[in-house]
Amino acid sequence: MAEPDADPIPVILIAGYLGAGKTTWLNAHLRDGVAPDTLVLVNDFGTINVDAELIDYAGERLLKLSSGCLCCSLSDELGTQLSRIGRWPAPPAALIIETSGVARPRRIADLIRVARRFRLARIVTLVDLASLAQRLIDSRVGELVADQIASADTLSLNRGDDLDDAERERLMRRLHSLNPHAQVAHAGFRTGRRERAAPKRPLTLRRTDERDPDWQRFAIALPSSLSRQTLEALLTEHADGLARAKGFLQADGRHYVFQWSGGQAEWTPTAPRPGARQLVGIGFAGAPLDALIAALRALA
Ligand SMILES: Nc1nc2c(ncn2[C@@H]2O[C@H](COP(=O)(O)OP(=O)(O)OP(=O)(O)O)[C@@H](O)[C@H]2O)c(=O)[nH]1
Repeated sequence: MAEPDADPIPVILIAGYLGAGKTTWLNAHLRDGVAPDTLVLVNDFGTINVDAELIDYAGERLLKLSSGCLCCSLSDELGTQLSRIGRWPAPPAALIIETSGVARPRRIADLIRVARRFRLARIVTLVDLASLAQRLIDSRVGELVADQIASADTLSLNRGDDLDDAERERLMRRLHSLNPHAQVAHAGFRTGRRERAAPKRPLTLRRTDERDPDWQRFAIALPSSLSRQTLEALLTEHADGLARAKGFLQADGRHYVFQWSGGQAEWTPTAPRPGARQLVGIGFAGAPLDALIAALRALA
């Protein structure tokens, strides 16, 4: 039985908007090495937990939360899971939680702070620099993205390689204004800098006015006769209503991990997997997303 006064279990929370690179960061972090007995908890938005399938960390030490993406339903399930985990005869040495891309990390952090046996070690927020400017002015998600950034202890920036110096400078200033206290880590940045030390974060943070968009999810089985070009053309045509899509798909006679984020498609060849041919997605409830769902169903 776990000691009631044993050291609290440190928790790292991985946050960031849909497709910002959370799973990619988590895999790199796991490859760098974590304490043995680290437990990884993954919350994904779809009916198939694609992220959990793609995490390179086998066995019982990977837990999938099934409640979907909305932060409040995650909180319910997470609270239950945390108290269960805390009572395990051999609790994990550390816990890493990958939140879904629409989660508000502060809500989850609050839950960890009140959970017995756990201690919030840090919040790492992933930021896709290539789409950041666009996201922040998007009235549907700008405030959520800003809140995810403002909540971070560490901001891990990626996809900045194609930005010019002036644009990068402008984004760095914007990030600093949203969160002057976070450490900044650059992934694939051409300066080669890794981390910049930051002053200690304040005890209280300004709470923003939280208005989440009306998210809608879908899961659609696509035919094995699918062509990559057809799917990409369809998603591009309806990109306005779609925030993220992914799945294990068969197309042009091969099996792929398919990712759609920031308006870009990525096809990575893979072995056949369970749940193959299902495209899961999330977007903004309304006519553009309805039109996309109808067009995807028409492919089946
Ligand atoms: N060029 C580039 N692409 C990246 C980087 N990190 C992630 N990606 C790509 O971005 C897409 C989404 O990456 P994920 O790591 O799955 O993002 P995520 O935040 O876990 O996505 P959700 O959990 O679905 O919100 C994938 O196609 C990745 O290959 C990066 O540093 N550079």
